Formats: sequence, C-alpha cells, structure tokens
Amino acid sequence: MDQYVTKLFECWNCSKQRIGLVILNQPIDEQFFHVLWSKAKIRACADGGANHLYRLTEGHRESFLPDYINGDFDSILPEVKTFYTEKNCKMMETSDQDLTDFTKCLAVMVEEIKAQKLQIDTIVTLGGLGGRFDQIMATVETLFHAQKMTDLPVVVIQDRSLAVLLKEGRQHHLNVNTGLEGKWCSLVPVGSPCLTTTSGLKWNLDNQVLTFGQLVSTSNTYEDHDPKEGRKPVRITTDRPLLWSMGIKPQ
Ligand SMILES: Cc1ncc(C[n+]2csc(CCOP(=O)(O)OP(=O)(O)O)c2C)c(N)n1
Ligand SMILES: O=c1ccn([C@@H]2O[C@H](COP(=O)(O)O)[C@@H](O)[C@H]2O)c(=O)[nH]1
Repeated sequence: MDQYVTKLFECWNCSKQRIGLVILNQPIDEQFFHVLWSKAKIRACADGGANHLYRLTEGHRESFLPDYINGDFDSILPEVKTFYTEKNCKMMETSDQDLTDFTKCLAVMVEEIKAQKLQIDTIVTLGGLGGRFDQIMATVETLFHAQKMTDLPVVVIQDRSLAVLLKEGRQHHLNVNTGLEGKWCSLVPVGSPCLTTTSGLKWNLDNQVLTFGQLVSTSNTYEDHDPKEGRKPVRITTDRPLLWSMGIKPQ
C-alpha cells in the first residue's frame, strides 16, 4: 500500500522527514520553500529554477546554496550562473534536447542519492504546474519517467496545487486529515484508461474506467465528515498509472 502524499504532510512539522528538493523555472511559494528547504538532504535547480532561488533568497543567498544546477542553460541568467559557480555549486550542463531539464535534473538526483547513499523519503519538486501549458504536460510526462528511475515517491507542488502519479496495481491510502488539504482533489487518467475504485471521496468510482472523452474525475472533493472525528482516508486502486492532484494550503 502506498501512502506517500500523506507521509509528506503528516511529517510537515517534524524534522525527521528527509527529502530531495528540485526547483523548477517557476515562481516559488515562500512558505512551502522554507519548510522543504530545511528538510532537504539534497537540493537542485533545473536551469531557470536557479533564477527564482536567487531572487527569493536575496540578502541571505549564501545560506541557500543548491548542491547542483543542471540543464541546457538557456534560461539561467549570467549573474546567477556566475554567483552559484563562484560559491562552488556543481554546474552540470545537460544539453540533450530530447528530455526536459526537469527530467534530466531528476535523473541526476536519483544517481546522486544512490552514489551518496542518502536516506530520502520523498523527492519534492517546486514548480512544474504553472506557466507554459506544454511544460505542465511535460511535468506529468516526467512523472512517468520518474517511476522507471526510482521507487521513491515524486511529488510536484506549485501555488496551491500538488500532483503525484499513483502507481498501477497498488492500493493507495491517503490520509487527508492533516490540515494541509484544500477543498478540491482529482483523478486524471493521463497515460491510458484507468480501471479505478475509490472510497473517501464525494464522487467515488466503483470499478469504473476513467478515460478522456468519457469520464475524468476533476473538481472532486472529500466525503462529508464529522468535524470531531476528522476526514476518513481516501483509498484508490487503479490498474494503470493515475494522476492524483489536490488543493493544498500551508498550515
Ligand atoms: C518529438 C520531439 N519533439 C520535441 C522535441 C524538443 N524538445 C523536447 S524536450 C526539449 C528540451 C526542453 O528543455 P527545457 O529546458 O525543459 O524547456 P525549454 O524551456 O527549453 O523549452 C526539447 C527541445 C524533441 N526532442 N522531440
Ligand atoms: O513555464 C514553465 C517553464 C519551465 N518549467 C519547468 O522548469 C524547468 C526548467 O525550465 P527552463 O525554462 O529550461 O529554465 C522545465 O524543464 C520545466 O520543468 C515549468 O514548469 N513551466
């Protein structure tokens, strides 16, 4: 049974959780950033992601140095590149034009985690769900690559949205009672039709096929609950990778 979204949230306020942090080329939410940075054992920027880190940490940049920056370096600003190079952050030019900088950044991170024998619970990505529509679609595609690269959960966060690709053939058990959940949630069958069963949602599925043009579960929400007892967990089974996304809010 997979419980990864909730592991990230359940341990939000404890220091025990260890993450790998990837920063993409999108505005960074400051509150999420600080919590995630402090939990990170390895930190990376994909190309223009470094511009956002540089801007956000103005005045105390030296306390927020990434372990490496990778990409084709067509977006990182010259002064940003110079700054992080002088601070000895590893600069890895990955010029392959068949994979996105995010996919390449993740591949490097998985290798580094192995090489350094880091104990990591979750890889968390900031960005990837905003800006260019083709990049948002590419983010989802990267999550498919990620499932081949590593068994670690890869969670994408931007603004007030979180996305994660649920693995096929498993029962997923999401504790949605942590206080970080927003109102909405969704199940989108991105790669292929998904035979899906759920509980704990307002609109549940009972061995039904989610597929574009027939049925896709957007604008869903959680089952009504007694406020004293809290929300019941959401349970999901799917026969193919299924994109879970949900609204989130910092505590
Ligand atoms: C069939 C096909 N379509 C499109 C491309 C082009 N392409 C795919 S991924 C990629 C790299 C994108 O890099 P990234 O820095 O993530 O995005 P950018 O901001 O440069 O668009 C490119 C150029 C390709 N290689 N193959
Ligand atoms: O609109 C966008 C642009 C980019 N991203 C993500 O950031 C990385 C790096 O982008 P660069 O433009 O190469 O600096 C890219 O691979 C995307 O994953 C995005 O999410 N939205």
